[in-house]
Amino acid sequence: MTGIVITVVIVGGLALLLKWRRPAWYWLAFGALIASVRVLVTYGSVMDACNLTVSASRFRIMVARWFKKAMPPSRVPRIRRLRITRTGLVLRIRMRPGQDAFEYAAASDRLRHSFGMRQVTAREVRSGTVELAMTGYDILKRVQMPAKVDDGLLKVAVAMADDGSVAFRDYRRTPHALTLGATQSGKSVYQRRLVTALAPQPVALVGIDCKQGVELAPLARRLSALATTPEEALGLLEALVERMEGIYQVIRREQRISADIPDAEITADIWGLPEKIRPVPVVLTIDEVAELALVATRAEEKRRNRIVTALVRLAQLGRAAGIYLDIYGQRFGSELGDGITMLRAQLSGRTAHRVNDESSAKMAFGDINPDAVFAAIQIATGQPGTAITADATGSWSRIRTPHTTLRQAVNACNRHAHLTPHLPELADFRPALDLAPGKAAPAIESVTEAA
Ligand SMILES: Nc1ncnc2c1ncn2[C@@H]1O[C@H](COP(=O)(O)OP(=O)(O)OP(=O)(O)O)[C@@H](O)[C@H]1O
Repeated sequence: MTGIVITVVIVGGLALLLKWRRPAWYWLAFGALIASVRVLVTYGSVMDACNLTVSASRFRIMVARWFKKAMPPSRVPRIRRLRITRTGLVLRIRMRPGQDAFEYAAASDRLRHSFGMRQVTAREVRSGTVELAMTGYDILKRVQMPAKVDDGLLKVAVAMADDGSVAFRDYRRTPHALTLGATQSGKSVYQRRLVTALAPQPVALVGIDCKQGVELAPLARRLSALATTPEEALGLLEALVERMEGIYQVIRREQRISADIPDAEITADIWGLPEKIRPVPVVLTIDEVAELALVATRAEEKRRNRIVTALVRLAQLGRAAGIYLDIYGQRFGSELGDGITMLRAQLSGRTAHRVNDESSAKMAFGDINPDAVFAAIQIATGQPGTAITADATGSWSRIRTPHTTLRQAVNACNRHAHLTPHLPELADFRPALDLAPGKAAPAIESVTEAA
C-alpha cells in the first residue's frame, strides 16, 4: 500500500475518532499534501540514489582544489513545479546538463520504490524539462473518470491512463484507429464506451457488425446505418466511398481559389467549409474485421477484395471528408489477405487489449514502439479492459476504460436517438427499428442501468 493511502487511512481514522466532520476530498487532499512534503524532503537523496544527479561544475571542483576544501556535492536537478492531482503528484524538473529524458524513464521504477509511490511515469515536456507523474494507488483497478474532462466535438474521454491522465480518442487528430484483443479482453466495452460518448454529439454513427449484429444492433436507434452481413457491409462501404467522393466535389467547388480569396478561406477538408453546408462527420465502427476479410470460396474472395479496397480508400481519403474509422478485431495481420497491411498502415491510432501471442501485439505496435509490444504481452487476464494505446508519434500508455454495460450504451443511444442524422447515400442501410405501426418506441430508460 502506498504512502498516500496509508496517510489518508491514518488521518481519516484519526478524524473519525476525533469526530472531525470533513468531506472525503478534504482528507484526500490532506493526504496528498503530506505525500508531497515527503517527496520534497527526500527528493535530493532519492535523486542521488537513483543516479539522477550530475557532478559539480569543473569550476567549483577547481576552486575546491585550489583552496584545499572538500569536494562540492553532486548537483541535483531542480524542481520547477509540484502539482497535486486527483491521483497523486506531478513534478516538473529542469534536467542538469548532460541528462536526457530517457534516464528519467529508465529510473522510473527505482523512483517509484524510493518515493513509495504506486507508479512513476517520466515524460519530456520540452527541451531540458521532464515531468514525473506519480500516482499513489492503482488507478486502473477501479476506473473513475474525472467529473470534468477537456473533451469536445469528436474528442472523447475513453479511458484512464495509469499515470493519472485521461486517454482521449481524438478523431480529428488521429482519424483512424485499430483496436485489437483476444476474446473476452474488453474490446466490446471499449467500443461501447466510444459509441456512448459520441451519441450526444452531432455526428453520424455507422456500424458494421458481422457477428449478426449482436454488439451494434441494440444501439440501432442512434445509428445512421448498420450492416450485419458481409454483403451489406460491401454495399455500405461503397456507399460511404460514394459519399466521400461527393464531399470532395463540394470542397473543390468551395475552394474557388483566385487571387482575391484570403488564405484562411482556402480549405482542403470539411472543417474549412461554411457551417451551413458542412457535411456531418461520420464515425464508422467495424466489429470483428476478420469476418469481412476471411473467405472460403472464390465468389467470397471477389467480395472481400472489394471490401478491402473500399476500406483502404476510406482510410486514405476519408479524413478530409469527415469520415473516421474505428476497426476492431482479434488479429490484424497478413493472414487476413492482400491489402490488410496497407490498411493497417493507415490506422495510426492503435490499442491492444490482452493478446494471446507476441505476433498479435506486434500487429498493433511492431511498427510503432517495441516497448509497447512488450507491455501488451504483459497484460494479465484478471483485468479485462486494460489495454496499451499508442499513436504514430511512438508514445504509448497503459489504459483502462470505465466499465460500460450494454444497457448503459443502449440507454445513451435511445436518449439521443433524435440526433441521428439521415444520410441519403446510406438510406438503404438505415436500421429497421422493428416497431409495429402505431406502436410507440420503447421507453428510453425502461430498464434501470446496470451498476
Ligand atoms: N473496462 C472494463 N472494466 C471491467 N470489466 C470489463 C471491462 N472491459 C471488459 N470487461 C469485462 O470483461 C468481459 C469481456 O469483455 P468484452 O465483451 O468487451 O470482451 P471482447 O474482447 O469484446 O470479447 P469477444 O471478442 O469475445 O466479444 C465482460 O464480462 C466485461 O464485463
